[in-house]
Amino acid sequence: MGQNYFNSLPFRRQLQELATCRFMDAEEFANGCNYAKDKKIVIVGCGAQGLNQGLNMRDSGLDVSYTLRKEAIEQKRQSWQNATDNGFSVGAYEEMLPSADIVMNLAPDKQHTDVVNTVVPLMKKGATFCYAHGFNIVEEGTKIREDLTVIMVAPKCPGSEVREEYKRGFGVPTLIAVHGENDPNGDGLEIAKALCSAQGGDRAGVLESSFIAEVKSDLMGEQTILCGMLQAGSLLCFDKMVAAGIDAPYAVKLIQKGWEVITESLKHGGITLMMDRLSNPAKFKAFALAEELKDILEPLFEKHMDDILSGDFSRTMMEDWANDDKKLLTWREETGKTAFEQTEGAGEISEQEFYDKGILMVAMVKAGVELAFEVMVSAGIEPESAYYESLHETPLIANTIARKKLYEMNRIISDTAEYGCYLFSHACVPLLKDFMAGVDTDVIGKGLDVKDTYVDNQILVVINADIRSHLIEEVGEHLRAAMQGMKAIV
Ligand SMILES: NC(=O)C1=CN([C@@H]2O[C@H](COP(=O)(O)OP(=O)(O)OC[C@H]3O[C@@H](n4cnc5c(N)ncnc54)[C@H](OP(=O)(O)O)[C@@H]3O)[C@@H](O)[C@H]2O)C=CC1
Ligand SMILES: CC[C@](O)(C(C)=O)C(=O)O
Ligand SMILES: [Mg+2]
Ligand SMILES: [Mg+2]
Repeated sequence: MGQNYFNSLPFRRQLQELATCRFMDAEEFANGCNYAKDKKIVIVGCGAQGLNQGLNMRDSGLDVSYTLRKEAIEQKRQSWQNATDNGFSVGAYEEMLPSADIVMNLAPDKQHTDVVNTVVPLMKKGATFCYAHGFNIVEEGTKIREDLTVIMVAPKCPGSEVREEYKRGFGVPTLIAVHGENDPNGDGLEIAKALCSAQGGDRAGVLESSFIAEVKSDLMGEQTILCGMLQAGSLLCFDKMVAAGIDAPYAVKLIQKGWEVITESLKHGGITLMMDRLSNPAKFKAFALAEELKDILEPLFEKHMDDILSGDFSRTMMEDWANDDKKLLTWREETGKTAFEQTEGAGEISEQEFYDKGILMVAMVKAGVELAFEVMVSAGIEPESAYYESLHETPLIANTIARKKLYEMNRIISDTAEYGCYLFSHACVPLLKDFMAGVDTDVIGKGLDVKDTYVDNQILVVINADIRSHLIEEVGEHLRAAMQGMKAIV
């Protein structure tokens, strides 16, 4: 393992790399995936991203096959089954790699050094090596053979949703980048654009980014609002409702499906629309709760960003890799044993009821999305990137919880994201103890008991203006204008 690449750069370069972000015009994708059409694409690994990116690229007309470790093929492991059940050809490294034009490294981040050591030496001169997340280059400082082009195509979303959105005729926002030290033929960007288009990314929005900007924003989003906040929020809201006598299966249903329902409006119309789905009295409550949550949680969000930027987060997680994932596996087991995870959800809940009875969840989403966005932007990440990484992706993670609660979310996201999710959640739950003691079932579980929905007009004007004038709403309006194909899923 090399030295942390980000930390090795002069401060001025660090700032430049963090701020690398260009929203790409639809016309830049006029050629679709043609540039990759005559190329042989071999994917290493067939898990969450590997399988789903491969399916999309094949449906877009590209030549996709897989290479797996010898043991995976011999033992017919899940990865082998994923590929063969879907009719892909699969072969050992020696068979597949020497003729590949593009090799996509879609193994877990903790295995990337091993992949680089075993896969890269078999690649032909002048081929392309592609990542879906820049951790190995940025945090481990890995250097790749100079004759190879090194690119990144990073969908801002779990692998399962990369596929689901593509099947709906849409896609997921994607960050693409070329590693400046590995672009010998000067066509890295063309290749990245073609792969991104084949996955459906250009239908949702593409940023020309850098490995550094992607890594630092991706880690921040997944640890805080995307996974950590949804995990902490689920556990806290469930315990609150059950302690107050609400039927446990109903409480599970309200939370499990609730994140998906309330964040659907977030995806289509930003925080403004999500808050507008509440009655005026409920909006007053959610607004006040979100302000309180932001005050309490801001230092925690900042700590995560600081640890990500300094390299402390990656250093300590890599210590766990070296310790056979002891912390990750313990935390995973503990999560599985929580009452929320152990209880089956039940009960009929209408779409509007999720808002009316989940006011606190709306406040948590508002606070978490805004804080993640604000802290990323304050650290030098551009607003477009921060928007995709906080607001747009939250519903895509919520979709996984709606299927099988936290188990499904943590199984589908990367191990890197899962580790960071537990880290945040373990700090967040105790931090919100007093706050949770002060809220009641009117904001989570039962809804407001209001016969009269009177609110003060002047306060409503101030609240609406505050919501609408946030930078995330301005950026969101612009980015959503390019999302013509977005489909309603709730
Ligand atoms: N999970 C997600 O949704 C997202 C992931 N990413 C990024 O995508 C990449 C892939 O992550 P993800 O899809 O979660 O990974 P998974 O954990 O789902 O990938 C497992 C696959 O990798 C293979 N694999 C494991 N170790 C090795 C190894 N040493 N050499 C070769 N193959 C190996 C496994 O095969 P075997 O049967 O041999 O074990 C299996 O096919 C990561 O960089 C991640 O950060 C980016 C966005 C979202
Ligand atoms: C949710 C986190 C993520 O970055 C992702 C799905 O985008 C991951 O690493 O899994
Ligand atoms: Mg991500
Ligand atoms: Mg990630």
